[in-house]
Amino acid sequence: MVRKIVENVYFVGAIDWDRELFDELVPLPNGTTYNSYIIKGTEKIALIDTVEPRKEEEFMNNLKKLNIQKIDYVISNHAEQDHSGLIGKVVEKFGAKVVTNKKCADFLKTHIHIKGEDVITIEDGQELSLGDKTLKFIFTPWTHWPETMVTYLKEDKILFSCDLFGSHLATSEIEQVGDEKLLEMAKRYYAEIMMPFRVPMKKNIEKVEMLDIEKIAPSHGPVYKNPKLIIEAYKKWISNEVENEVVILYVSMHESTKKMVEYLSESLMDKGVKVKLHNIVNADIGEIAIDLVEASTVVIGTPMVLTGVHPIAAGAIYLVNALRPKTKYLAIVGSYGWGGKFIDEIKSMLSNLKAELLEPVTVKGLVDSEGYEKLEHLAKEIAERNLN
Ligand SMILES: Cc1cc2nc3c(=O)[nH]c(=O)nc-3n(C[C@H](O)[C@H](O)[C@H](O)COP(=O)(O)O)c2cc1C
Repeated sequence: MVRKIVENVYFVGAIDWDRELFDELVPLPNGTTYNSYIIKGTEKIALIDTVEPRKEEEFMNNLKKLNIQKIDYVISNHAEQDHSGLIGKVVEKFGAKVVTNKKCADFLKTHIHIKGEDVITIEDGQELSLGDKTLKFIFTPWTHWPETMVTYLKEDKILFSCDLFGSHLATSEIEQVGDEKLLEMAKRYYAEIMMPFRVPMKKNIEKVEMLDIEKIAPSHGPVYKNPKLIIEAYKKWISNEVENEVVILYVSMHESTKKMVEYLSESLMDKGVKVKLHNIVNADIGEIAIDLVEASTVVIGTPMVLTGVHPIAAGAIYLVNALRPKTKYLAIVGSYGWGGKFIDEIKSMLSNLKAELLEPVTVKGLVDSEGYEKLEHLAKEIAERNLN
């Protein structure tokens, strides 16, 4: 599919309507796209990133439709293979030089065997003229990997942001998706991919905000006609502000822990606290990640299994720790049979979180009146912190 973005700037990417998983981890309820863009200057032609290698045929057909015979520069904003995978082919077929930063060049050498002689390395803020169009490169490390950068097309005020501001959303209307759907999918993408880099992200967003941007063209999902929409959303997500929201992640074999989390969530709701409850056994981890973006509190509910946490809970706890949400409070509830040490285990597994641990509630077997009292106390503690 070829789509005109503005005069002499075209989308030449590929749509993956039915891809179900990304990184063998993240579910894709709406498929995805791999966006690549052709920029035709009066003197030179540049390509911004390429596409997932399995979409080579579609990508090459797009270039054929535009009658592209020669590409002078292929800009590599990010070395991950879903964007860089066909750079070697573009060099070979169209005689392009690869333009990127030093770190990305090193990654391209190791990850896809691009030769040093085919690369032009650029510095942060450097510009490259295509004749009547000028590209400016802005380094935005850790907008996924350490080498990530964005490219700004000065005359048309388009930011090619690669994974930053991306969304996994397959659509034929590259610019016409409703704001609500786009923001929902962008939040999911932020939660899964960008949230662990929330702190370094602040500097990058400041850098991007200094540009006069009319469109943002990411490397997954639709182009933003209203850049403010996504920039303001990112600013809110990366800020230290949390919402009055409690995410409860639980697993339960015989419903003892389930009864505890259900009581806790009822009590929290009665007190005016918003609750997002996930039974993690078959949960979509993207949904959990979204809920972690702004929640003030995370509650882990697990039974004791083989002297530790239930293995399914271990997976969820590992995910929470790796995603580094801005959660302020943490609580643990669970049921046990005879003994073990799951509280200490959970605490050590969540060492990335800078959250205050509230008094854990554990009960032997099925929760009784004393257990309910403790849960009521925990609900009060959480509500007080959320509502003040
Ligand atoms: C496979 C298995 C292993 C267990 N291992 C332990 C254990 O090491 N220590 C313990 O105190 N209880 C252990 N239990 C007992 C459970 O923790 C207990 O039955 C608990 O009430 C289950 O809570 P649930 O109904 O939320 O699953 C084990 C139970 C099962 C089924």
